[in-house]
Amino acid sequence: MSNEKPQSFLEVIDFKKSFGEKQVHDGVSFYVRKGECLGLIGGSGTGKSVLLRSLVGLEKPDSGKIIIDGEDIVPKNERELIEVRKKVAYAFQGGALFDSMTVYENLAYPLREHFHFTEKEIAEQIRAQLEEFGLDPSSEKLYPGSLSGGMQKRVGLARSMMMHPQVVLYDEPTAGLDPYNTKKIQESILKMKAKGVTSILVTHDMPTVYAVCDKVALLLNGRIGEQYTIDKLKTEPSGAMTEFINGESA
Ligand SMILES: Nc1ncnc2c1ncn2[C@@H]1O[C@H](COP(=O)(O)OP(=O)(O)OP(=O)(O)O)[C@@H](O)[C@H]1O
Repeated sequence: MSNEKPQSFLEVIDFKKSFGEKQVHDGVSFYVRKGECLGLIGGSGTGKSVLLRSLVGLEKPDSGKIIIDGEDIVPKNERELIEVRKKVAYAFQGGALFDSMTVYENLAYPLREHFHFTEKEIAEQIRAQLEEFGLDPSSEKLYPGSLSGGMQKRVGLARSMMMHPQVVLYDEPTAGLDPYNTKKIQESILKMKAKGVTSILVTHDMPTVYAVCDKVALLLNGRIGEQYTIDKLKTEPSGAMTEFINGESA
């Protein structure tokens, strides 16, 4: 453990969070090394989304630390969190695109918010990004409402990556997608990993966990109940995680 921790890029330490009487997290601890993808699984209501939201400062834990690139983000104020959100992208479930903007305007939005690029530079980055995510250049003129669900999610992911984040939090990126679009999302996640992006994937889609993650952690009773490397999970399935995956426990 002492040899591993210094390499961790993102670490959650003894994270506790309650809503009223309900204690959702009761000392969650885990770490992810640079370039690794951690699959975070668990039953409905175990607090996966709250945890992801906390990693970009949208929620604050009652206690505990969230160390990202050597800094605890928990004490940071809203202004300081803007810097954190440049580094850590939250890829929302539905893509969270602006319906009244074209794909081009959606992708340009984060660049215009944070940088002073010329229109030509913005256009070049958008073309490159569409290509990277396997989207046709002509799709830049379309509005989200005219895109399929799969394309919306891919455009949403493409937008999350416009700022070249070092960490990406994927919240059920393949939910409701057909096998073709699921594969496209998996390919995008793998491409980001190959660039050294550190990621957490919250999902109920185990084939995608097996395809893109290095390790997988199970949220259970307010803590990380079990954690395995993907290889270990594949070769020696046992315990609560395997019961959960096989639908034998909630
Ligand atoms: N703002 C809030 N106020 C009160 N309770 C909340 C709030 N946000 C989350 N919760 C509660 O915290 C618990 C965890 O919610 P969360 O959405 O993180 O679960 P989840 O593991 O992501 O579930 P699912 O797999 O169904 O998406 C739930 O019981 C939820 O009702």
